[in-house]
Amino acid sequence: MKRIGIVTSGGDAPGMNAAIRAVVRAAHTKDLEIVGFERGWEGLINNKCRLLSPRSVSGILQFGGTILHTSRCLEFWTKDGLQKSAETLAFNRIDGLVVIGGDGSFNGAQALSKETDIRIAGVPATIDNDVYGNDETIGFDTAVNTAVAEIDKIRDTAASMDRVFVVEVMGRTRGFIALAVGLASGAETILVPEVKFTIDDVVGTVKQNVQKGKKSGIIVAAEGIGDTRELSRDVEKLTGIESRLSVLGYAQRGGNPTARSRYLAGAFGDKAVELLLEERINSIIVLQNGKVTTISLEESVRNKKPLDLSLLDLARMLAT
Ligand SMILES: Nc1ncnc2c1ncn2[C@@H]1O[C@H](COP(=O)(O)OP(=O)(O)O)[C@@H](O)[C@H]1O
Ligand SMILES: O=P(O)(O)OC[C@H]1O[C@](O)(COP(=O)(O)O)[C@@H](O)[C@@H]1O
Ligand SMILES: [Mg+2]
Repeated sequence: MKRIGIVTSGGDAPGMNAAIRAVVRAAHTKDLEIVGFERGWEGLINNKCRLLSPRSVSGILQFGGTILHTSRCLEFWTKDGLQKSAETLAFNRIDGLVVIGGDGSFNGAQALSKETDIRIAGVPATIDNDVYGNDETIGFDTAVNTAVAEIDKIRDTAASMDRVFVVEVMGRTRGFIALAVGLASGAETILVPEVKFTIDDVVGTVKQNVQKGKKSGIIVAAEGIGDTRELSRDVEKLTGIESRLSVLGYAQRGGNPTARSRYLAGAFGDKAVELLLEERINSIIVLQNGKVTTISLEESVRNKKPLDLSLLDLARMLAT
């Protein structure tokens, strides 16, 4: 192993830069050369890359986004796109590839592994926290903290004006962000795509809370549950209490990574380099019960990460 490639792919996540820095510096320590591909899989398809050195990753640890840029790349779904990428890797004499991204990027990496023999190490980085076999992705903690800070502010106006707020958070089709944000912000209701609910359930909780003396409330809704504007309208119509929708949106994807996201980036990045040097199978780096370890790439993409539903019960009990 002499030369490794590195790519950030899919939606950016705070801490991707910290992960790039960690991989580059860990690889340099082990006398490896590092080639950074630009704009996700596009950089592999079009051979857009540059050499990275310990100094070229100075001053990026604390910033969100990714200095390598990223993309969602349609061409990578095609055989032609995958073959071009394999050729680019061979052309640049790459022996191992570190893929920093989410579930989609790892599905892409698995598809790429059919076209090349080079070893692949995945580093989970997505705000959605939806990578199977891994307790926490780089960027998740930052996104959750950003959303919680916003909800703390929304509480001020909700309480002052005796209103209910539906707060929509990201997470694509999954509820990991909504669950963590809802729990940490004391939301009265948390709605996730993994658990079916009816408008009557939501309205019932709001009405019960009013009877208990709670004149305002927060409903944290994952974007994957459907139309949150309609939900907010229905809540107002059926409870008689004013309801507003606040969509937190892309701010959740940006900003300075928290210490937690930076820590994970450092530990995962170092382990990825170690993995490329020592293991024969394509794997992703994961956090399991506080320990940094690995699982096979194939196993991770074949399975769906479960949501811990007991935390919904905990949040409900605490918000009584
Ligand atoms: N099954 C697949 N085959 C080939 N490429 C894929 C596959 N799934 C995802 N990809 C590639 O990985 C990219 C990143 O995945 P995406 O879901 O957008 O983000 P993330 O990695 O953050 O989950 C996609 O834009 C696409 O180029
Ligand atoms: O950036 P886009 O294409 O608007 O996609 C938005 C999606 O990206 C995310 O912010 C992050 O998802 P990924 O990590 O899978 O890219 C999701 O929460 C959201 O649904
Ligand atoms: Mg994803």
